[in-house]
Amino acid sequence: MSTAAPSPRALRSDAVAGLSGELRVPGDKSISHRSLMLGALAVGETVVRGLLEGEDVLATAAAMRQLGAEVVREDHAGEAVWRVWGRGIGGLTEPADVLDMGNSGTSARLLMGLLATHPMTSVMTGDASLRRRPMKRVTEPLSRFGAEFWSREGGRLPLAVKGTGEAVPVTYETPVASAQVKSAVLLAGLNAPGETTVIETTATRDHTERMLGHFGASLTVEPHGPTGRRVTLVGQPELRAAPVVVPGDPSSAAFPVVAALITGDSHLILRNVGTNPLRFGLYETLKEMGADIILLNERVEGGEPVADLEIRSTGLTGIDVPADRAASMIDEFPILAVAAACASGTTRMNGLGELRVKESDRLTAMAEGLAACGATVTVEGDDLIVEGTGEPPRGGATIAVNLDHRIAMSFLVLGMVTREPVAVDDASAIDTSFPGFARLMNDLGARIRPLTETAAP
Ligand SMILES: O=C(O)C1=C[C@@H](OP(=O)(O)O)[C@@H](O)[C@H](O)C1
Ligand SMILES: C=C(OP(=O)(O)O)C(=O)O
Repeated sequence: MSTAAPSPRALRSDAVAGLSGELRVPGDKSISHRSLMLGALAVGETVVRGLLEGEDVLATAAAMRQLGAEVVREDHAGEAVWRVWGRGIGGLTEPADVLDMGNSGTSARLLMGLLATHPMTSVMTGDASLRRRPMKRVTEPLSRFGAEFWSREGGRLPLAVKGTGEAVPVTYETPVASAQVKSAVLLAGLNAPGETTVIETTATRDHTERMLGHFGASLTVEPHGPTGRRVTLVGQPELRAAPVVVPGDPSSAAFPVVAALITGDSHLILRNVGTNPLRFGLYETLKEMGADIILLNERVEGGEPVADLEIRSTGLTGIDVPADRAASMIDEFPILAVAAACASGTTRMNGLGELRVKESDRLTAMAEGLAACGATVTVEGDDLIVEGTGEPPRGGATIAVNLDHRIAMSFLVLGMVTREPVAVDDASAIDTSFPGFARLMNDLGARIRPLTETAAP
């Protein structure tokens, strides 16, 4: 492993015997973004509990303030409570400065939906990762409402949007399975008269639909083909402020869950994790691989299903993950690839094209990073194939994170079982979705520490 002048943001993870304890992961990122956006459009005061205070969500909070909403954080005996006083549909005001969405694709794309049907001009940018990501997938349908966009080549940020005050409603069939595209169109449709319809051939996470209903919008969701949905929203509703309780993020829970499954003698209980079926593909997949995962206290809170998860370490067996499951676990493939590298037999993950346009090219990052750690991995088209030997790979590499939180966390989990430690060159991106990750994992028994600290604890 190279230790030449490591950055203070570089972390290493060393092998541990097992993880144990009880934990809560931070709030769901998707639901947190939406609570702030819908709160800013509702009339009255929306109180949000359990909001994810990660950088991505804080970027959304800052943007909603720039657009005229009042967004306040209060500390209630150690519990953060967020209050949003909304402007009403169509009531957002022109931002005086550039909207900086940082590393967050969800903030950028959903907000573009809101901006598209407000008669004002806004400019949006983001960090080096977000400025590489494709935005035409949203600007194209949003132009159909009457909005105008000026962007860099290929529809990249920075981008200017001139919203329309005379929107026409739109019927749009999404060409990629993307909840961000669906949500951008629905949010634009909020300030268009008549009905806006989004058709998706594969159902994606439905937090926008659930929360729109919770805030009093009228919408219908019907099946479309074998795996799709047709969502129709009646425009210009009066959104009423509504309390939101954000469940723990299943995408964040995935890291301690896989860590417990692959390390020797582990037993974890994760409290209050969202179990929305359109987010739960990883857990279904791990169970098919033989994982010992038990759902306890299944309940519905704030319109979303939640449960406590009990996890015990288990030997995993490779399987084929069908392409039509990809949308329900799209952010979980990096950590599934780590699980697959520790399993017996071949895991084939099909239909991962969308991974190429996340915070980094996750298909390449996982293939190259796992290979550098000694695993046998191939990419065939959009499929990732990992050959598990039943033993963890050797480890002993420093992985370039490229501003991608999930790549950083995945390789730190891998280091918990490899013979040689695994390091990541810059772990700072983890704060976008999982602030306190290293501390929380170490409290359970992990050994994650700055690469600059060379002595074993
Ligand atoms: O709508 C959302 O909150 C999200 C949708 C997904 O993106 P795509 O819509 O690009 O698949 C996911 O990767 C992202 O982390 C959050
Ligand atoms: C893809 C992700 O987020 P976003 O698109 O919001 O940047 C993610 O969190 O893995």
